[in-house]
Amino acid sequence: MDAPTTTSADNGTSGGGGGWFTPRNKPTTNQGSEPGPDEGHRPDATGPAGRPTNGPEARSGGTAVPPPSTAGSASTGPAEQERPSPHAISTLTSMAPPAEPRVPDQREAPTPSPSTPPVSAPPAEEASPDALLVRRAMSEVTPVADKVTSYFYALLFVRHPDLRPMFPPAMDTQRDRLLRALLTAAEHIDNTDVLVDYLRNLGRGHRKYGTRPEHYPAVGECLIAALSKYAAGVWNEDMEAAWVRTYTTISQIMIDAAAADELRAPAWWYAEIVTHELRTPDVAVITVRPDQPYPFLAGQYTSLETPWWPRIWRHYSFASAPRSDGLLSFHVKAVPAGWVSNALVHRARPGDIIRLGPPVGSMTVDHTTDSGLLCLGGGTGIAPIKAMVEDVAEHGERRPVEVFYGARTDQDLYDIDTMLRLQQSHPWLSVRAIIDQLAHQQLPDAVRAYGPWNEYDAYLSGPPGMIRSGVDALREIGIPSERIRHDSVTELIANGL
Ligand SMILES: NC(=O)C1=CN([C@@H]2O[C@H](COP(=O)(O)OP(=O)(O)OC[C@H]3O[C@@H](n4cnc5c(N)ncnc54)[C@H](O)[C@@H]3O)[C@@H](O)[C@H]2O)C=CC1
Repeated sequence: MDAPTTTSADNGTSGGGGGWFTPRNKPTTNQGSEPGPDEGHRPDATGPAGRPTNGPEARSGGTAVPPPSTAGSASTGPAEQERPSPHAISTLTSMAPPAEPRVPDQREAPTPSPSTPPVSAPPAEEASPDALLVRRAMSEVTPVADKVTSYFYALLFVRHPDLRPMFPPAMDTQRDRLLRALLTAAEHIDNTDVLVDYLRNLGRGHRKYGTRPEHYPAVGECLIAALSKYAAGVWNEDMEAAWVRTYTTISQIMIDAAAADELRAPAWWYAEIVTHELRTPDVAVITVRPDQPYPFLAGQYTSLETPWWPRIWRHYSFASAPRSDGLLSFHVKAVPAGWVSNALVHRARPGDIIRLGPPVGSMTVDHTTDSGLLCLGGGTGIAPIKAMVEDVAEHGERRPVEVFYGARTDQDLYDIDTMLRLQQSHPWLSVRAIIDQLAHQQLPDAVRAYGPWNEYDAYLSGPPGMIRSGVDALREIGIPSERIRHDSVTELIANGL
């Protein structure tokens, strides 16, 4: 893997006109080393990760900037979560401007980003000196995370008002994503492999927000200012220098990845809704036509913005494998307080134009093996499972695929007809519907009754609780962790990448 090239601050201190972090003028593109969306990602094993926290003063000039009411209290942001956010690194879900919550629920959620790679903080004895200093500051600010967050954004918008339009009008649930992403990345700075992949995705994904290399120093200054204020009890020059180096590393990876991506893909795609089918009062299957080719892999997901809620992005999995006509489909469930999901289910119509971010996620089919696939899809989490089944079919493989499709009630099995049609066409496919009300048990428990599964690769997609208990259940019945894949869900991520 490419080692990120970093440029440390000149003097290791924050503040000062040019900023303490200076990205290279010419970001490295590393074209040969970064797989494009169509080059295939191996699914990563699931693993809990650690969780970060947040929080910001004006350090540079020594002048404290009181948080303006807008950032700190502006409220009313969408509370929804659409698709589970795949991604790893815990909360790193989205660093920059906005918004992608992830968790499948449509995931009006989201990091996305994502199969969750196992990211856990290395034992203290293995941690680098910088990591130890970073974590020391983190433990200091964790109890006052909300204050740090408010202060950070207040400072950012006061010092750099030109950045405000890149964030959603109402920050609320979105507001701490950038900061959380940064802090989580910093905390896991020693987990190079996972972190680099994650940050590259993050850098690519931030292109749709209009993020430019020159924005990173602004964010870094405010981050350091916030940390130094709320970790004042332990803050010193060494700690600040460690944060500067860490943030510089993080920034440079993101900047380089974005620069490389610029050479081969647009920052976003426009897509026209071509069909909108209400399958239940709350679930719609939506098909869109991107304005230009959109390469992706079955099992991946994307971020999606509607015209009704500009700059609010939510994650949804592709519900079909790549099609020859280039159309993409999504399963969207309207969730309470879900601005985007409700707009997509109840307001969107054919002819409406939405925007799509780049494809992300590593819960994809590994075609280098012929192991069987054990797939658990809960609710709208069936979307990427269906795409993966189609993917196996298109590869002409004859590997066994066993799908368990869980839903609360019979009516909630909105895509069972499609799955049963696939089963009829493919003898290697078995589909079992598990209805909580009838089975008196939830999806993960039902899977235990079948098997043995020790020769299978497992894929899970659904609500966070299902992922968590599903991973536990599968481990208990003998599937090694490295053969269990899912796109991490926000909560999962938050609870412990
Ligand atoms: N729309 C999309 O593209 C995708 C959505 N998702 C996520 O899938 C979820 C779907 O939500 P709903 O359809 O409302 O599903 P749901 O909440 O009705 O759950 C579906 C099934 O999952 C199982 N389940 C739920 N909670 C569980 C728990 N705590 N422990 C064990 N099993 C549990 C049950 O069998 C349940 O019937 C959302 O969280 C969404 O973010 C995930 C991937 C893609």
